[in-house]
Amino acid sequence: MQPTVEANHRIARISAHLHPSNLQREESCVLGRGNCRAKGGAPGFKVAILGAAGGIGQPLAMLMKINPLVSVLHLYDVVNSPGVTADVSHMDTGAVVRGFLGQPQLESALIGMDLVIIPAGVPRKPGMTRDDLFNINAGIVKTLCEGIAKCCPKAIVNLISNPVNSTVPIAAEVSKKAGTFDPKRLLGVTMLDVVRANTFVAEVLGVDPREVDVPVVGGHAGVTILPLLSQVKPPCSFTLEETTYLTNRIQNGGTEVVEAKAGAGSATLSMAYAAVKFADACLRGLRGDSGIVECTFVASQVTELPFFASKVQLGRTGAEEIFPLGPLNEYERSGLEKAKKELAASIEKGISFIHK
Ligand SMILES: NC(=O)c1ccc[n+]([C@@H]2O[C@H](COP(=O)([O-])OP(=O)(O)OC[C@H]3O[C@@H](n4cnc5c(N)ncnc54)[C@H](O)[C@@H]3O)[C@@H](O)[C@H]2O)c1
Ligand SMILES: O=C(O)C[C@H](O)C(=O)O
Repeated sequence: MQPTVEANHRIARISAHLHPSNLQREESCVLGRGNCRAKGGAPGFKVAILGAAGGIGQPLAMLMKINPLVSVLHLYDVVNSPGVTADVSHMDTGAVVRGFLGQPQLESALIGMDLVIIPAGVPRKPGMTRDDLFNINAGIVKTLCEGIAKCCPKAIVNLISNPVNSTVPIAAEVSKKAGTFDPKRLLGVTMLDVVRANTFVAEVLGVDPREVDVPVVGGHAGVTILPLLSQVKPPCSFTLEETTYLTNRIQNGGTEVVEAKAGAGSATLSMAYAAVKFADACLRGLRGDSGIVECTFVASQVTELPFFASKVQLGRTGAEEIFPLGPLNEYERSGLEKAKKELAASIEKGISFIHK
């Protein structure tokens, strides 16, 4: 059967829309699938991933596309976001996917977002500390957070880029400068430490990791990662040998992956899993679910430091309640002192970066 004139026009419009040069301009296309479905589609939250074409960004984009709480997913990067967007957008799940490429499209990527997840920046290679990433990643995080302050100052921010102990203070100073800082909405992602702690503790106990809950407090680098093994749920006890083994393994989990990848980057898949677990908790909080408690690195008064990772209650406005550390044993008290010393320096480094 011959196509009608109208059908030919329709095909021509769809072909024009699918042309790679048009992927970044979806809103302006005649057939803006994203726009159409977003307006008429299921209710949900608008989420942007900044650094979406990276090792974490790609699996994170895929997993967020599956999340039923997400109605719109914006994928921003300085390279390769058209390909990732085209790929992820073919998944037959509800979220509408739009891609954004390069600094000129940052603002479009951010306008209207409820949650912004930031895995942008360089990863470690063997022999490096997370602090060795500061010189490159500090500037990246600064620029992205300036965009957030301008375009979606009320969004919850999940900051993954390392060194988290410094990038979160950088993000806070950027929004303070812009007059938009809300400490409840800026959350450094330390969920991977909790995910690792649950896994390693479950291995030692010989149980299913899904049954284990290990609070991990402090920060996200070396000795600042402080698992509270005396507070593991379900309640259990460890020998000093087990405590030392578990603490070291949890604190060095990132390095274990960096060395195994031998120059090809750091944790990406387990990180994307952890990021989605945390983002999903944030979205459930935004929806108004009660009783959502997770560990995250936030502005805090739990210790004398201005930022600290601990358990928080997530709600409609972000981290609505920050819980105290609870009773610590002697091993943990000594670990806390070491953690605070290193954290203080990393936090100060982040703050000074903005005021230098
Ligand atoms: N918080 C954590 O637990 C945790 C865990 C793993 C990795 N990380 C950190 O996450 C970051 C990313 O890791 P990765 O393995 O995905 O790295 P990657 O190099 O594979 O990907 C990073 C992406 O960021 C993009 N990017 C660079 N500059 C950008 C900018 N100005 N705007 C937007 N995007 C930009 C790159 O183009 C790239 O696609 C690293 O800093 C790493 O250390 C944190
Ligand atoms: O170790 C790294 O550099 C990446 C990340 O912080 C991790 O904990 O895996």
